This record gives sequence, structure tokens and C-alpha cells, in this order.
Amino acid sequence: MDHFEYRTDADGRRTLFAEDCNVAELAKAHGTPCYIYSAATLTRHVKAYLAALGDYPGMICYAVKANSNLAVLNVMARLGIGFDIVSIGELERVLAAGGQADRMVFSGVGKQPHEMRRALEIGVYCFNVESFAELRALADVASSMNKTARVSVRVNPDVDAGTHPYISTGLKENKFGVSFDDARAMYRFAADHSALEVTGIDCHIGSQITQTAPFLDALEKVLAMIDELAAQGISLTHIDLGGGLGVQYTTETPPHPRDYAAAIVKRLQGTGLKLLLEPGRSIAANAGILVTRVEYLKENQGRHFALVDAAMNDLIRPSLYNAHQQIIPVTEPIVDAAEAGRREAEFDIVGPVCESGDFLGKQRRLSLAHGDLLAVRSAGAYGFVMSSNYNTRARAPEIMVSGSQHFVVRQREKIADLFAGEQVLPEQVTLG
Ligand SMILES: Cc1ncc(COP(=O)(O)O)c(C=O)c1O
Ligand SMILES: N[C@@H](CCCC[NH3+])C(=O)O
Repeated sequence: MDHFEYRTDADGRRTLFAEDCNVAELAKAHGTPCYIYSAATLTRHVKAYLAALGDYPGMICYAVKANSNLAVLNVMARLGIGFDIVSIGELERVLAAGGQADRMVFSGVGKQPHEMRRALEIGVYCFNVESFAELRALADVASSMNKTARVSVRVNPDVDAGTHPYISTGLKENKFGVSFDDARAMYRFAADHSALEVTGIDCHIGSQITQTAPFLDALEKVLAMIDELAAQGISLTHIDLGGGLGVQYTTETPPHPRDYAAAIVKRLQGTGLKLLLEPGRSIAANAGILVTRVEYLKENQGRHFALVDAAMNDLIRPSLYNAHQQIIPVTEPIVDAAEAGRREAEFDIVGPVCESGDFLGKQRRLSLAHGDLLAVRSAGAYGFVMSSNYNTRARAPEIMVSGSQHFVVRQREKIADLFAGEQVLPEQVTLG
């Protein structure tokens, strides 16, 4: 359940509300396309994870990559959870949003020395290290600063998470993590190095996973490794089982975060290991919508197209993964046969970008007329964060609602800002 529901407005029409805010009014006030997030949905999802942890020692580290809007991060910070970051940019965002350094885990396959330095300076909880080369680089940076870097090695358990190949991360053909063999050598190196402190082990097998079994399979493999390391005198204090829990976009039936986290906690009872989870999508996806407006309807040799003002640059998931996200009317039309131009058909919902792959949805049965508002659901994760300025399109504003209040957290970009800072060639540059 989320906080986007239809209510009957004063004119007797069914209109989509985001908590207690009328989505049509927000779109009118701030223009389209726009992203709208619900603070209450974000809060409920986080609380479900916290409730599942209960008294078990651990930390929920929200995966910032899913949605790094400052207000979204601020909700997480206020709820006291941690953050999983993958770049210095995300690190600075978390700090700007009020997050605490000692609750950040630094993941990612290609951390650069300057990013390591900054993370050591502020004192992140730990580094999830993904290769021997990175471990050596981290040791060098920490030594040069007279600091100790807390280290968790990310293992790649070669478990099939049954997800889209672009978002699977725990197979040996994926670039993420290291084999158990490499991990053994890395732990020995780290244990012997004065600038490194071995604290945990990390594992992430993919995203949009709709079953608990792959997580538990990976967990068994990681626990076996922990036992083996303990026998060699290397004792770990935490296990980080990544994110990856799927959400319902259409007909998927992923486990509830509470049940998924509870299954992991149950298996860990008695191990003495602290549990870290890095959920992104399952916290943010269904806490957001993308609102767009129908500009034109057209029919091309029997195929119906609704040209809307949002495009693949605003939401790339349909184009990139062929992902299916629900598209619903913001105001359910009063079906009036006399209304000029209204048509009911199976529409391809497409944007203005010059690519045939620019679509938000295909063959959606809808009754549409020029000016209608549509909402793309489940757009709170991997939506705005993956947006671009392709076709020199300004990126959409992001609005957070909380009850009957709303805040424009990020304004729509201005066209002039899209090329501010760029220069034409100086005249003295000769051509040809
Ligand atoms: C290391 C790591 N942690 C957390 C996440 C967040 O995953 P999700 O959004 O699927 O919960 C990802 C993305 O797949 C990841 O690679
Ligand atoms: N961007 C992906 C998820 C990537 C997960 C991060 N490793 C999506 O939209 O589904």
C-alpha cells in the first residue's frame, strides 16, 4: 500500500491524491512533467525494515542511488537510519541532508583515492571493498593520513537472483565483488595491515528480486566463509546483505520487507553478527510518481500514440530494461462522447525525444484527450536519479508531499542553465 489514492473531488470526479494533496492541482501549480514523492510512504517503508530488525543489532543503510533527493535523504536521516553510498557526490548529499558519517557504508567498484580520503576524513562506518587493487589503494590512502580504514570485503557468491541481466550483481560474470578465494587473500592482507581494520563481509546479488530464497542461499555461502575466517583468527563483526528486494510494479509478488528482513534475522540469531541491509528500491519506488501531460494524440497505420511531455530522459527504465510501470489517469475522465478529440484505445505512451526507444509504456488501454494528466507509478526509485538532459531537455522538478503540505525540493531546470558554463570556440581557434 502507498499514499497515492483516488478521491472524489468537489466536481464529483475521481482524482489522484498524493497523501492529502490533489495531484492535478500540484501539476497545475508546478507544471509537468514533475516527480511527486510521499514522505509518509517512505517513512512507512523504513519503519517496516526497522520493525523487522527489532532488537537484533544492525543498521538499515538506505541505498542513496535509488533516489538521492535531499528531502528523501532527510526523511531517512530523521528516522535515524544509515546510508549506502557509491560516490563522493552521494556522500556530500547525505551530509547536506543531515545524515551521519558514521552511519555510511561506502560501496562501489571504482572508488578513487580522493573519494577514499574524504570518506576517511569524515569517518564512514566502513568501506565495502570490491577488489584487491582497491584494498591496496585504500591501505595506501589510510596510511598516508595516519588513519585506519574499516573494511568489509564484497564477495560475489555466484547466486542467480533471477532478475534482469542488467541489474543482476551476484553472478561470476558480473563486475561486482570478488570470489571467495580472492576474499580469503584480501582478508589476510587486511588483517596484517596496520591501516586496515577488518570489520565485516558484504554481499549483494542483484536488484528487483522477488523471492527470499536467493538471499538465503547467498547468506549460507557467506556464513560458511565467516566460519572459515574465524578458524583462521579473523573474526568479523558484521554481515551486510545488500539491497535488492523487489517491489510490485504490476503483478510481481515480492515478499514484504518485514518478512524478508525477518527471515534473515531469524537465520542470524545466535551468530553474534550485526546485520546491515542496503535497501533502495523497496523503500523509494512506490513512494513516487511521475506526472505527465498528454500533448497530442496520433494514429499511425492502426497504432495509437499518446505524445506526452515526459520522455526517456525523465524516466529511462522502460527504454533501458523494457520495464513495465503502471500508467494511470490523474483525473478519471467523465466519459463524454461529445468531448472533442477524446479517444479510447490501446496507446503507446511516448515522449518527444528523437528515439523510437523513447516510450513510457506500450499498448495501454486508456481514454485520452489533449491536456489529460497521467501518472507513471512506482517512479520513486531509479527515476529522477537516472534522468538526463538528452535532447537538451530540462529536468523535471521534484516535489515532496507530507499530509496536506508540499515542498518543491528541486525546481525545474531552466533552459539557459543547461548550457551555462559552456563556451563557444574562441575566435583565434582556426578551423580545418
Ligand atoms: C551494493 C548495492 N547496495 C544496494 C543496492 C540497492 O539495491 P535495491 O535498490 O535493489 O534495493 C544496490 C543496487 O543494486 C547495490 O549495488
Ligand atoms: N537502475 C536499476 C537498478 C539498479 C540497481 C543498482 N545496482 C533499475 O532501475 O531497475
